[in-house]
Amino acid sequence: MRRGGIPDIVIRRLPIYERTLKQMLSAGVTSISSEELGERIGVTAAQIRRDLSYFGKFGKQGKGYDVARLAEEIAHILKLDRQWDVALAGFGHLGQAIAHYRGFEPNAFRIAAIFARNPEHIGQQVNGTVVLDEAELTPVIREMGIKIGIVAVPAAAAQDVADRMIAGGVRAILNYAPVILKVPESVWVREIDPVSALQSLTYYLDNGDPSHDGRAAPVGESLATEAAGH
Ligand SMILES: NC(=O)c1ccc[n+]([C@@H]2O[C@H](COP(=O)([O-])OP(=O)(O)OC[C@H]3O[C@@H](n4cnc5c(N)ncnc54)[C@H](O)[C@@H]3O)[C@@H](O)[C@H]2O)c1
Repeated sequence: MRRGGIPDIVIRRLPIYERTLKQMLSAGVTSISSEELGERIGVTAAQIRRDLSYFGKFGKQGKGYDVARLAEEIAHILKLDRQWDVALAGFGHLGQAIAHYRGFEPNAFRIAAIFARNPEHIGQQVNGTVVLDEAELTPVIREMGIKIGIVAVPAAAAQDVADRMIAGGVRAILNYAPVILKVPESVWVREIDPVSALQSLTYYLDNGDPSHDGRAAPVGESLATEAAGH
């Protein structure tokens, strides 16, 4: 996927750069080379320079980056220098956890509208946001000018909810339901799919016999030893 000629994989790395830079800033680091930044993130310095070169010039050759400025520039590129209202559909186990999560607000996102189907949930409040009937999803999203939606409903309801979000003006969807959403080209979707992530991890594991894989046992053992030692 490309946006304005920039590969989507580059866009996906930018938040990691931004978060790392912010962490460094709060640790008092003011300047950093692409080598050091790459080492922290686990990518090469050349990769970082190539990624950033899509967006113009940052820092002088051989002088490293000004951490605060680079963090700010990346936040600007990602349009994080404003607050984004987000609509959440689904207020079950996952939806409630998302609604209560305090990590969104400091990072430019506010759960501004919550939609539920269960009558027991409708009318509840989370951090000042009232849970609304999902029947109102499209008009409320349109009225509030919300552009980002989070889908936390059962798989069977996900496409319909996404369609109604898009009808209200949503252009970006974070989808937790284990289903591939069909959306117009103008809409961006990111899937959060822990089950398939776990399923792709099991590929790297042995069949349960720790002596079979030289890596699995020592890591587990060293963690246990460390925990016991504290
Ligand atoms: N719970 C998890 O840890 C987890 C993790 C990853 C993915 N998921 C996925 O997230 C989704 C939600 O999971 P959950 O565990 O919260 O399920 P849940 O059954 O606890 O909650 C789903 C909620 O969605 C509501 N709902 C149904 N149709 C709706 C609609 N059209 N509009 C608004 N609300 C509607 C239901 O009333 C229910 O309250 C599922 O697709 C699940 O596969 C869950």
